[in-house]
Amino acid sequence: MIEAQALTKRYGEKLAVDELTFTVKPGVVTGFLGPNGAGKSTTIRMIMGLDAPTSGSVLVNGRRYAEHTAPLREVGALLEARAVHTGRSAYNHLLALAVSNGIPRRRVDEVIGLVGLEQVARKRVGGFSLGMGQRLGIAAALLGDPATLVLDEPVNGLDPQGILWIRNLLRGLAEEGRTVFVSSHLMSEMALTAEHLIVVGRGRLIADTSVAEFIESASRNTVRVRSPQATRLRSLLAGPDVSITTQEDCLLEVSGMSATDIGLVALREQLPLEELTPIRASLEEAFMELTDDAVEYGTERKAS
Ligand SMILES: Nc1ncnc2c1ncn2[C@@H]1O[C@H](COP(=O)(O)OP(=O)(O)OP(=O)(O)O)[C@@H](O)[C@H]1O
Repeated sequence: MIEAQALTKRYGEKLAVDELTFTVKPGVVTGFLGPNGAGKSTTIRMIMGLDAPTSGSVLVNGRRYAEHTAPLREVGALLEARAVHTGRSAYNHLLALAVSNGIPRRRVDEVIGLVGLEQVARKRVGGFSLGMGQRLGIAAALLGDPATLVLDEPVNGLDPQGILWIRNLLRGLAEEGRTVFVSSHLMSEMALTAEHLIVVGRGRLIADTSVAEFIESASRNTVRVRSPQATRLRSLLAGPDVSITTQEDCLLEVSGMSATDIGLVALREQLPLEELTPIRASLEEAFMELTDDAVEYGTERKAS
C-alpha cells in the first residue's frame, strides 16, 4: 500500500509536485499517468526515499521508506531506464545486492528464473539489450520479495514482445496480492495494463479512477447513422434527450441514444440503414483532453 498525503515538492521556483493525495491499493495494477514533466518521477523518488518532500508525506506499507529496517523487502523499484555499463554478470550484480541486504543467495536464482534471464545470467551486463536490462532491473526489484512494487516507465523503448511480457508480469504480481504502481505517459498502454489510474498534470491530481470508468467517460456516445431516408428517421428519433445533427443528406450523427435503439426504431419503421456506427473518442484523445491545461509547455514546445 502507498499513501500520499498532501505530498509536495518544490525545486526553487518550480512546484514539481503539488499537494498530491492518493492511495495505491494492493491486488490491482495502478497506473500513474501524466504528460511529460507532470511530476511522476519526482513522486516516485519521494516514495523511494530518494528525495525529501517539501511538505506532506508518503508512506509505503504504513511507514516512510527511511523508517523501514529492510526497505528492499518492503518495496522494490524500477527507476527510469538508464544504460547499465558494468563488467559484472547479471548473477553477480544481483548477488551483491542480495548479500548487502541480507537476502539469501537462493533468491537470486529464483528472480533470475522469474524474469527469464537464465540463459544470460553469467554474461556481462554491459552487453545487455534494453529489454534484458529491464528484466534485470525487475529482477532486482523483486529480490526482497516486496509487497509493493514501483516502476517508472517500464515499457519505454521495449519491443512489443517485451511490452507484453511486462504487462503479464505486472498483472501476475498484482494477482498475488501485491501493490503494483507503474508510471507511463501513454494512456493506451495503461488501458491495457492497469485496472486503476491516478492521473497527474503539472504536479496536481487530475483523476483517481478505475480504467473502466475512465473509458466510459471518454466515450462520446455518438452514433453515425446513414440512411437514404435520413430525414424521416431524424423525425422518428427526435426526443428531449436526443440531439441529432445532419452531416450530409443521408448522414446523421445522433447523441443520447444507443446504436441498438436506433436500429430498433429503423426496423420497426422498415427504414433501410446503410451504416450504424458508435463513435468513441480514443483513449489517447480523452487523456489529452483531460490533461490539456496541464501539459507543461517547456522549452521544446516553445522552440517548435
Ligand atoms: N532536480 C530537479 N531540479 C529542478 N527541477 C526539477 C528537478 N527534477 C524535476 N524537476 C522539474 O519538476 C517537474 C516534474 O518533473 P518529473 O521528472 O517529476 O516529471 P515526470 O512526470 O516524471 O515527467 P517525465 O515523464 O518527463 O519524466 C518538471 O518541470 C521538471 O523539470
